[in-house]
Amino acid sequence: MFLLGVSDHVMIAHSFSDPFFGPATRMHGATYSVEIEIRAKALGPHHVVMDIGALHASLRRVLDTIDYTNLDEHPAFPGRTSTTERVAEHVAGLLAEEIARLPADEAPCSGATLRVLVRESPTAYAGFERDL
Ligand SMILES: Nc1nc2c(c(=O)[nH]1)N=C([C@H](O)[C@H](O)COP(=O)(O)OP(=O)(O)OP(=O)(O)O)CN2
Repeated sequence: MFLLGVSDHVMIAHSFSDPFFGPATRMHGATYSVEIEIRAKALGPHHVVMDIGALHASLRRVLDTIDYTNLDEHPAFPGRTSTTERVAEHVAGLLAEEIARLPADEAPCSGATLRVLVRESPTAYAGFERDL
């Protein structure tokens, strides 16, 4: 299995409606480090999973949609539900759409998978995996 990964970060504000989260029901900010990885069983015609720069640019385009925003107001997280897990799921969905738009010779091979890890602190992360 071949692996290709890039990372970036994003700054957001949010709060949770669920009392489960205690003090985090109050508005707070977070800087998420976002790491993505594509796993592919075969390389493309250029002997890569896909171009690193193209993957980095795709991730940046996705993160731009939430960077410096209040996730409480984002339709992807109704009812103030922007847990790190949900953020990872959301980023993975948008990235899959970005990658699906690539020309065939620039896209990962058929059957490739995507993993998104969102680190909310140096000691904690959540993630989401899906097929591409
Ligand atoms: N599985 C998840 N658990 C928690 C998330 C999350 O997104 N996914 N988020 C938070 C808070 O937003 C924040 O990141 C941490 O808040 P805090 O109150 O400090 O929670 P901790 O569990 O880390 O600390 P305790 O003091 O032990 O409650 C919380 N959990």
